[in-house]
Amino acid sequence: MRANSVLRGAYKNIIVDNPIKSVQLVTLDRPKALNALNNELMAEFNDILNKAQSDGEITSVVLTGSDKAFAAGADIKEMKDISFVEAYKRDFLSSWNLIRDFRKPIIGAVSGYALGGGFEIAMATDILLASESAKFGQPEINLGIIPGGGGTQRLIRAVGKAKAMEMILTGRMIKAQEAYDRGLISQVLPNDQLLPAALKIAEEIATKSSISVQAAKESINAAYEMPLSEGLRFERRLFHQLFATNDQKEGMSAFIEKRKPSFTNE
Ligand SMILES: C/C=C/C(=O)SCCNC(=O)CCNC(=O)[C@H](O)C(C)(C)COP(=O)(O)OP(=O)(O)OC[C@H]1O[C@@H](n2cnc3c(N)ncnc32)[C@H](O)[C@@H]1OP(=O)(O)O
Repeated sequence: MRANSVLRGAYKNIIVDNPIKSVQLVTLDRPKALNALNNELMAEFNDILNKAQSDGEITSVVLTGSDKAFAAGADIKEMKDISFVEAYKRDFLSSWNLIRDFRKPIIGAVSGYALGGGFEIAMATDILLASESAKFGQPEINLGIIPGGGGTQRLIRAVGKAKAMEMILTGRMIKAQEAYDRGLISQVLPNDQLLPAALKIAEEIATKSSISVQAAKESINAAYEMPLSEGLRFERRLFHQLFATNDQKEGMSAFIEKRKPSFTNE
């Protein structure tokens, strides 16, 4: 039996589905709390990512929420009484790093609120789409804290210092169109077209060699960490290594023979 038919219905706060065989659709489903990210939900999410990582049939993940909320942030009720000692000892939020280390593409599809940790998870996806109803913000300042899931680091890279400061210091939200204009998301869509558009991208990626897809993701993400000269070297090394794959031979032969490539991911 496929791993994912086992996963269906296995989680309390997340619905897992495969609308396309090779695509893991992950829908956050804690409607009464606007998909607030509590420990249980994050543990479930990490479990799904771990399984999707090792499932050879899964080529990408699509992550979405409800029409009203992608996720309204970390669960305030759960974290309100945490002490510094507890937060420090268990390295609170360190489990949120798994999405960063996930090697297959993750496509985020946001409707409604993507706030605080919800926005941070959205920014950690690889391709981010939003519906016209989407609202993005880092309102932690209103709670007497700052973003703790990467917001101060990722938002500045996406929208620049002035806008990141404005959003984080005031807690103001921006709408989908502004997020698009600022390069934070790649498409704004009518609500009913959001998920089909995300799945279409996932389906298209599934036709490529998974090795070159992962190498491309790795190389793009390296740009966050490295100076340009090192990034260019890193890219060229990965580029060279792809000549050791069957898929490179197949891709180039197929082009010359005027046919579609048939990649084997080897
Ligand atoms: C490292 C990361 C840190 C963080 O992420 S800190 C959290 C940052 N996020 C926020 O501060 C957003 C908090 N939520 C809101 O401001 C509002 O919600 C909205 C503007 C998103 C929506 O407002 P409305 O439409 O009036 O809904 P409603 O009645 O406030 O929420 C419905 C239920 O959802 C619960 N809820 C919403 N967000 C959270 C949350 N982040 N943590 C825990 N619960 C949340 C509420 O309490 C309520 O529940 P009940 O009906 O039992 O009162």
